[in-house]
Amino acid sequence: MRNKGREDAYAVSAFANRPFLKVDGVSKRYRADMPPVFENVSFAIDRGEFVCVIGHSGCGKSTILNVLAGLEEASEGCVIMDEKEITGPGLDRGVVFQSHALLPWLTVADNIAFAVRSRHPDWTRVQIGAHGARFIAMVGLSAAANKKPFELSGGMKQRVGIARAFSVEPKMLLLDEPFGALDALTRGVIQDELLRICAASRQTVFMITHDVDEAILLADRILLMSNGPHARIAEIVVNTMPRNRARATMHHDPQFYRIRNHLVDFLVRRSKTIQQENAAANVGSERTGPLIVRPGVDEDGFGTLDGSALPIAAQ
Ligand SMILES: Nc1ncnc2c1ncn2[C@@H]1O[C@H](COP(=O)(O)OP(=O)(O)OP(=O)(O)O)[C@@H](O)[C@H]1O
Repeated sequence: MRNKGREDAYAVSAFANRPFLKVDGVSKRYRADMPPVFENVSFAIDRGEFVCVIGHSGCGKSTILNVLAGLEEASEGCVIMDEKEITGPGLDRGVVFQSHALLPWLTVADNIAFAVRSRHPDWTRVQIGAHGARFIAMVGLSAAANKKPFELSGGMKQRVGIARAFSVEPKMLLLDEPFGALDALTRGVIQDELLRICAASRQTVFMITHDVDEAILLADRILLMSNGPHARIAEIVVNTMPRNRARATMHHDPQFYRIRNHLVDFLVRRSKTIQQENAAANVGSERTGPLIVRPGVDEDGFGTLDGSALPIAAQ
């Protein structure tokens, strides 16, 4: 049956400006005798956008992030950022992992300075120190600038990791469950900080999280991955709450529960059935794009087909 909404989505995307980041038909197979972890993953991110990805353990979220970071090579497909193909790691992307990965023998200030120096090798010590101090202040750690990582709490270490990633002023920030190991209170405080910093700097962010509330607070769009193997981006959920949402108040808005229910329903039920349907029909290998869903806004609740699933040449 013809689907006017889907055809329109393709037509509009064909004339839209190129997105900042374009992931086109990416698949990953770690071993030739094993099925791909995920396949035909296609999505786009605009400059200044905050995108979260959610999916069950093992569906390939970290692998996708590592492909964007240039730490892992895709088996098929390509990733274009700011008109250039990603072929390896670079200082134009800042990565924060779940474990802070700070250099234990250096102070907070020197950990940041190390990163800044790699970005600006021609800068003087004074320039590097002043630049780093700005980002240490941004995460509220000026008083701890001369401490070493072992003297910091888990939350403080993650804040240093975030300050370090921001200090190289990357074009894109890649966050792999950066708050996963933190207690709820600390996590909330750092989420608020991240929200404030990203809004002020119009930072483009791709973040992995297992926490649906965190995704609703932070993300403009949420990518939902079906289970692996043969995982794919099944839906792109548009955050239909306004961008000025706040952790303390967003649960008073009925729209919050419409989005939340949609995400939880995907994780509990649909992520598995989509994977089973894919395996049975082998549709994962076709160029079927994710649905774009606006919970509480779409009348039919089914969304439209995402135009970014089209091959780049067709756009
Ligand atoms: N280097 C590797 N070699 C072989 N298999 C790998 C490698 N790295 C990851 N895998 C496999 O790829 C699949 C996806 O792993 P990945 O870490 O990307 O998933 P994830 O969705 O991020 O999981 P989690 O939410 O638990 O962190 C898993 O089955 C994992 O065992």
